[in-house]
Amino acid sequence: MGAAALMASSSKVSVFAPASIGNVSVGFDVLGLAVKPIDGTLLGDVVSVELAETTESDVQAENTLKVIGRFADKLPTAKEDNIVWSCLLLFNQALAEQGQPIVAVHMTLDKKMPVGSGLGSSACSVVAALAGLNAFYSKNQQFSFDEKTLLKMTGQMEAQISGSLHYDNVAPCYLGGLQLMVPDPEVISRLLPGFNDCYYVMAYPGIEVSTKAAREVLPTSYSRADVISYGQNLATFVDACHRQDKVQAFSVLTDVVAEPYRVNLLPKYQQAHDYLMAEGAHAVGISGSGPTLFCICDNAEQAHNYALWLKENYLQTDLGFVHVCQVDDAGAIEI
Ligand SMILES: Nc1ncnc2c1ncn2[C@@H]1O[C@H](COP(=O)(O)OP(=O)(O)OP(=O)(O)O)[C@@H](O)[C@H]1O
Ligand SMILES: N[C@@H](CCO)C(=O)O
Repeated sequence: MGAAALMASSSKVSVFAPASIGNVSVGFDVLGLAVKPIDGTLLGDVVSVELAETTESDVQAENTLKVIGRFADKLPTAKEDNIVWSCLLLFNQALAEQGQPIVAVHMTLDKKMPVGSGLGSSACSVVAALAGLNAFYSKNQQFSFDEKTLLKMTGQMEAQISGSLHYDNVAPCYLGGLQLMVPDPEVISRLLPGFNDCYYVMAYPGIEVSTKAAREVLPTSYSRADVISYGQNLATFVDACHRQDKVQAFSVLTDVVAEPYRVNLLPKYQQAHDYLMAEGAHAVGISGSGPTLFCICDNAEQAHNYALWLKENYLQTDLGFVHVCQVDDAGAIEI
């Protein structure tokens, strides 16, 4: 179908992409978990894509980007500085390489996710944009990129914005569930059996920590003892996931790579960590590069009590929030 035919039958698509916990404590840059609030709140970004109509004077239609939502004012004002715009340029370049016709589109980003939160905010925008464009072309032009190609594009965009290639937010955000990054470009990410009956309390304190800054505080080399602990914790966790051994999995959820160095960037984190662990939480950690804290337990009442305590004791500005979540198995979805 050519661009003209597309215009006649074009329909709008909207894609939601969920929040995620990067690292999951034991897998720096190599583990990520998609999460969703149990009360149905959409914790993630939504990108809508529709055809840009040509005007009556038949002037060539142009691509546009509109940003709305609670955290819209936290993003750069120039559309060229928004990662969604970069996603559009990358997607169009990939279409051109395939010899596919390209049409002008109106994109809308509903920025529901706080920036620099540790919830994978840029990943949500990247995934919603690329999956949204893919769904738009699939619906209107019967052409789409396969899952692996699209995943690679999400990695490329995340690298552009954060300064390094890591899939631990984009992969779970796109594919859902608990994802392990595999150093094989033909695989990239593999779904692990997670603990889907558990509750993940997510507390965003309302302050910003940039991923770049949080990576700069990390050492460039580690002691042999830390390397051994890291390998042992990650291997034990992955093995325990496959055996669905919750006790073993959560007993090794200790971060020796990032948390000891990032803790100073996060006011009240250590105090909250120690309180929740003493109260019986399975594990407490920094979500991605912070400042969001995650806390795992397997009882809804306990999760609500922890959420209340975190609201009182971890939030620092009006922008902060706490959500009781579970695993999001779906990843990016059309809504
Ligand atoms: N659509 C977008 N979503 C998020 N950040 C964006 C977007 N477009 C541009 N940016 C800019 O990219 C940078 C993202 O920084 P950073 O990687 O620290 O945040 P993040 O991805 O929101 O964090 P996290 O992964 O910890 O949630 C910010 O400077 C932000 O202004
Ligand atoms: N793995 C990344 C996640 C960033 O959200 C980091 O911890 O720096």
